[in-house]
Amino acid sequence: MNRETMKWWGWGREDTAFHHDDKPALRPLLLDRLGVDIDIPAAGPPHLDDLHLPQPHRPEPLTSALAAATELGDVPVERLTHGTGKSLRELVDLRAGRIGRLPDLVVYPGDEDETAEVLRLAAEHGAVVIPFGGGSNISGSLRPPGDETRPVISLDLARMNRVESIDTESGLAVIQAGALGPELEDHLNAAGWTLGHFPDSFQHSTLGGWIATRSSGMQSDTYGDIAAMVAAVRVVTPRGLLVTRPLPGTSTGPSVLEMILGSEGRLGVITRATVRIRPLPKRRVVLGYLYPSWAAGLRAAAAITRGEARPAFVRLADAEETTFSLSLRTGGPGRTGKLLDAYVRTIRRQDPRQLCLGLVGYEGSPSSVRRDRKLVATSVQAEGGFAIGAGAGAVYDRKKFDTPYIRDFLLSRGVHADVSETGAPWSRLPGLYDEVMTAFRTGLAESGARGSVMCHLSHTDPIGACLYFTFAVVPAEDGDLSTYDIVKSSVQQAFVDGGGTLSHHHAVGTEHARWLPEDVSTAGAGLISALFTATDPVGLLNPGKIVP
Ligand SMILES: Cc1cc2nc3c(=O)[nH]c(=O)nc-3n(C[C@H](O)[C@H](O)[C@H](O)COP(=O)(O)OP(=O)(O)OC[C@H]3O[C@@H](n4cnc5c(N)ncnc54)[C@H](O)[C@@H]3O)c2cc1C
Repeated sequence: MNRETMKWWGWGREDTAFHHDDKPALRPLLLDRLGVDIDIPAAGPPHLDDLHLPQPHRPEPLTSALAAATELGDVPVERLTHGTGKSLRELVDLRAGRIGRLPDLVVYPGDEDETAEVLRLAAEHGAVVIPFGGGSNISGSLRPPGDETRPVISLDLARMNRVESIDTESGLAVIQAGALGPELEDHLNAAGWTLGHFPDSFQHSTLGGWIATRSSGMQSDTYGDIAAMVAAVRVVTPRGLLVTRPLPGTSTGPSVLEMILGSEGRLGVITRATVRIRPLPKRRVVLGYLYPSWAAGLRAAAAITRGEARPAFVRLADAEETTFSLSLRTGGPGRTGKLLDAYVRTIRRQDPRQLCLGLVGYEGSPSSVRRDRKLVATSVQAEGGFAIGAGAGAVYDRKKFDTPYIRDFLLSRGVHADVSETGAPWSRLPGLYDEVMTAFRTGLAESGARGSVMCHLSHTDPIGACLYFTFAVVPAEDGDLSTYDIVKSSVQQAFVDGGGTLSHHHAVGTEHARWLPEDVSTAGAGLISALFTATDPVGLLNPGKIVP
């Protein structure tokens, strides 16, 4: 199979990396926040030859039966790229040479029949199957259990990546589950349509992965998250082919489609989905706004979301994240930045260090965009905010898929950076924000390490929104995850204690599984567990995820 996979030791393409030479404000900021000097030459990327991959467990009858049934991977690094996602823990472990259990075989079925045959053979030979999309999850969703003694098969859907049909009358498209974001959007765009699902991982994640993790894209405010976009699925399960149909509504018991959403490969292999699509918007613009404080920005975001405007997205960074974003400007603040600084200090009499950057994306006809801009301006001004034009928004739109490369840049300089996100009703968001910040600082103090945290609000909904925390800690030594563990646990615990969800869109996997009963109640977690056990009593499919 010749689809390019991501680099095994980090995010994205081998030939792409984050550089700081042209961003003069970044070095002083990181020196101040983390005590790390990014001008000191970093460690180079790790070498594959330094790793000791565990011997694969490939019983001959199974291997030859799979080879006869479908395409079998034959390059050793495939086991590594298919056995790990992109969580910080996995990347740190890999760099430290802690490989753990890997898949023994990688298969690339070309259609539903081959997929069913792989599942049948796995069941017959007592093996395990883990569906693989793009490998971009950050929740440990692809890791075989460390003590798994059965052969483990990674089932990669890369050959099932086509848009099969577009129903323009209904606004529906049938798309194979292995399609990566750009593969499906390019096809839909050429026909004048869009799915409108743009997670930050868009370039390296698949439709099947989005469904299996209940993903949410940056424009979920108007397009909805993947759960709202998927109208029907086809899933190869150990008990046969599961098919749901695209219907405007149905009243036929608990939703089978909902059971598949977020199932992380435990119920079957999603082979294709029928998704709701929309005509490409005629106009798109992202505008920036500055607010005097986080509280003012939060009130404005709630008012915008609950008002009559229908922006594609509403985003708000706290003061720390605003400063960080501004430090990524190439060439520094420039003349416009200095004028803005002077305007804020002298005319508006506000402290530039407290300013919070808001971004609002507008999409639609020129007249609907004009109308929405006016409505949003009223909400912004009511909270003492003001517009700063399209510059910041254009940079965000252009660079949004590059941001993930910063984590590898920091990791090579000894910094563990990660994200944790939650969602809660509007009334809970201000308190929850404070509680998470306190939890982070308490965790950091307990570990005695240096670190920093920042937050933005995104994925708005009339009843609430997502708070997305990005944090960085400096471990005592390379490869040591103890500081990260303390801080990450403190943040996750604060989410559930504070009325938020343990994960707004990054799924459960193994990373978040221990908080599931606190999120959905013990009875709720028991229901999920019973579903998995009843449909797959031997743990054929991705065992140990969501509920241990
Ligand atoms: C830098 C970065 C940015 C990210 N940004 C976002 C974001 O903005 N929004 C967001 O929602 N997520 C984001 N994520 C998380 C990740 O991209 C999502 O969880 C994504 O949905 C995973 O898709 P994938 O195709 O890579 O799935 P994989 O990582 O390959 O698999 C994830 C899980 O889904 C299962 N699975 C995959 N395909 C199938 C299938 N066809 N049938 C059954 N099960 C399947 C796997 O077994 C596994 O349990 C980000 C991750 C990173 C590293």
